Amino acid sequence: MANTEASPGDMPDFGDFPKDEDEEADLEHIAEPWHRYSTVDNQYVLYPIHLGEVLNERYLVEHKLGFGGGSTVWMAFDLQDKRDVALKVIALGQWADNEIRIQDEILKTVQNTSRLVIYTATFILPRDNKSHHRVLVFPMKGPSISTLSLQTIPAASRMSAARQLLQTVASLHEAGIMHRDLNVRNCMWGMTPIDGLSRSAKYELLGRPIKETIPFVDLWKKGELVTPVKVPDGLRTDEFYLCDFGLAKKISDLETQRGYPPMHYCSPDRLHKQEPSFACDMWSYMAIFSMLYLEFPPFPTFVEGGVVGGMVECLGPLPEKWKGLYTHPGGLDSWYDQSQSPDPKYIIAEKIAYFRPDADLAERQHVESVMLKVFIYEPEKRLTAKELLRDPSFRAIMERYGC
Ligand SMILES: Nc1ncnc2c1ncn2[C@@H]1O[C@H](COP(=O)(O)OP(=O)(O)OP(=O)(O)O)[C@@H](O)[C@H]1O
Repeated sequence: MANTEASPGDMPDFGDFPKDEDEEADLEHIAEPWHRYSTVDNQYVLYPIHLGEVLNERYLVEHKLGFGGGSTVWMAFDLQDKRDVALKVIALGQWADNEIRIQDEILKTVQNTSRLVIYTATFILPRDNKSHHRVLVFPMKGPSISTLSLQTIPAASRMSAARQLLQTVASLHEAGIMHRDLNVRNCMWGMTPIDGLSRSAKYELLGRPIKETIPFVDLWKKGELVTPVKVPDGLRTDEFYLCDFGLAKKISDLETQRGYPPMHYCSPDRLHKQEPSFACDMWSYMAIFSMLYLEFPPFPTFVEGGVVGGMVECLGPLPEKWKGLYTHPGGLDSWYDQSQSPDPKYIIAEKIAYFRPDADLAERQHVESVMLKVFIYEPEKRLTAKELLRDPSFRAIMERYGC
């Protein structure tokens, strides 16, 4: 069926306004904060977009996919190629430069890019002044780990995702590229294409967008806050992809983009001013593996000192030589006290037993074994992606889940 609603002359249906204050509050809670569109005290201003807008005379904006620290991401219908795409509209600042450069490098050097979400086109959107926003066009993918309740996804699909992601990380590392921002928001399942459907049919499947004019900002063009799509499990495919190369770097690059993954996924060495390394990705990978296997992050944030406190509680004291190097506020001297030992209640084996009582002892031991070969403070001692793929316990887990 053709996307008839994309043709001129049809009734425009581009979502709904909130029906009451609760719905409006929900929308403002889910969407990017309105002040990111303001030019006041804000270097990284976002570009206002509204549903129904055609960008670059080609992309009809139909829904919202998400947002990140440096962009908003929109679902648009490519009127030329008649397919849905994801448009990443990048904030002002230098965000886009590294992302484009490294993706071009990936296309040249990475052997298997089939599970990487790489841009297919790019264009710019001028602002009211002389500046402009860069837009990257991507193939549209499905839900990221954070946007879908993991319980609804069969364990075999989750373990298949873990294996695919490790292969993807291994192929990036083989080409000398570190991702540096591996986290659940950047990992996504595939989605059955729905670009043949009418817009209202798409809205029926993905949820109707709720929108409002961006509040409190003196806008220079029309722009809306919009709730994102909710991809139903029936549309999810088992392919698992990695996106967002904004912080990625080649080992030989002299410059390193500033920035961290969210704390749950950030390796402790990175939080102690150590050199960027492939091993940082491995720590983050294992935190994602933990989400996929346990459905929970490995280290809680509610203990004193946040997630690093959670690591110490579980794995024991950090290396003494890191004392004084913690990059965030709230560090504790006790983290480096070598006389401390892990709290037996919170060691990895206990977490696995608690979160996965359904798994038998042999499986739990395999999972503990792989986690303890990567959750090692010294980056040089962590297994590499290639080693983990060959690791007998990792292979045994994958075999159990048929992947
Ligand atoms: N190709 C895509 N298909 C579907 N959804 C996407 C796609 N690309 C991005 N998204 C959604 O948009 C969100 C933000 O994208 P992305 O992480 O690339 O932005 P960012 O500004 O670089 O974020 P961060 O602050 O994590 O670096 C993702 O978490 C995901 O939900």
